[in-house]
Amino acid sequence: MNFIEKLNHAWRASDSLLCVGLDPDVTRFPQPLHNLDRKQAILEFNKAIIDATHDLVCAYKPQIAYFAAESAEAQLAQTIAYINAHYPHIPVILDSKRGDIGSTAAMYAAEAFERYGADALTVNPYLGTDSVTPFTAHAERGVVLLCRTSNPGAADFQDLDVGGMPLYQKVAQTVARHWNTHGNCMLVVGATWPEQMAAIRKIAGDIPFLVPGVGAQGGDVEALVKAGQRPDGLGLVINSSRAVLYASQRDDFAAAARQVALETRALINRYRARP
Ligand SMILES: O=c1ccn([C@@H]2O[C@H](COP(=O)(O)O)[C@@H](O)[C@H]2O)c(=O)[nH]1
Repeated sequence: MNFIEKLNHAWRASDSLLCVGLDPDVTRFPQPLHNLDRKQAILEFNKAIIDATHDLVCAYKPQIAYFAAESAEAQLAQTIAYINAHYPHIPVILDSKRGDIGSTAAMYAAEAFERYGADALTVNPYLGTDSVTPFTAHAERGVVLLCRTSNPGAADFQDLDVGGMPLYQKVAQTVARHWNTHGNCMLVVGATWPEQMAAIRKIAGDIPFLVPGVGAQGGDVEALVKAGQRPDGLGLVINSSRAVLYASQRDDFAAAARQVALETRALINRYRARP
């Protein structure tokens, strides 16, 4: 099963567009994990979160920086292996925002898909077509291209006019017309930009969006679902990291994470089309 097929299956099986982001910050870990070695704590924390939320999500999104900063690459590999072993139907999107000349991009693709066993990764399109091809050539895996990021500074460059349209729309158009030949592309579209999301949906057709920015960043769930969903009520992978992971810093952290995930899924589903 390729990445898009796996995602389609996961959306339906979980009745969920929610993705839980795995951004393990040891300084925010609950008290019971403080006795462990930092790297071991990262793995145990992730496993507890995954076990508590697996039936509520359509994907997991580990963010590589949280592991690399702790020299915990082995724990990143073990976290993805844990998902693949225990919940093999759930896609894993490695958030690494890679992008470089083709020869190096090929190594970044190997890092994500072979070293870590991710189903998809995030890619920065700034270097252009030849930098993206080494990723999209892995036709069975997903390539999630930054289009309209969730942060306030997104407007600095992404709004610049490039021949009659803003840059973020040009990225969406390029992906839809030229880079999605294997049907394995997605776009990152921040929850904090519903107006722009609606414009991107018109350009991108059925291409799924990875949507960070709900929860800690304050994105409006109703506005984003209405702006970005496809007519089939799918097409969105809505990520929440800190709001789920750090719902409690006590013994009940996994149950609290589950409760926030349940509530977020329900809120998203309230606004989904049900054709
Ligand atoms: O435009 C983007 C692209 C990626 N991210 C990443 O998503 C999560 C968001 O975390 P929250 O705690 O839910 O705010 C994080 O890993 C970012 O690196 C993004 O926020 N915006």
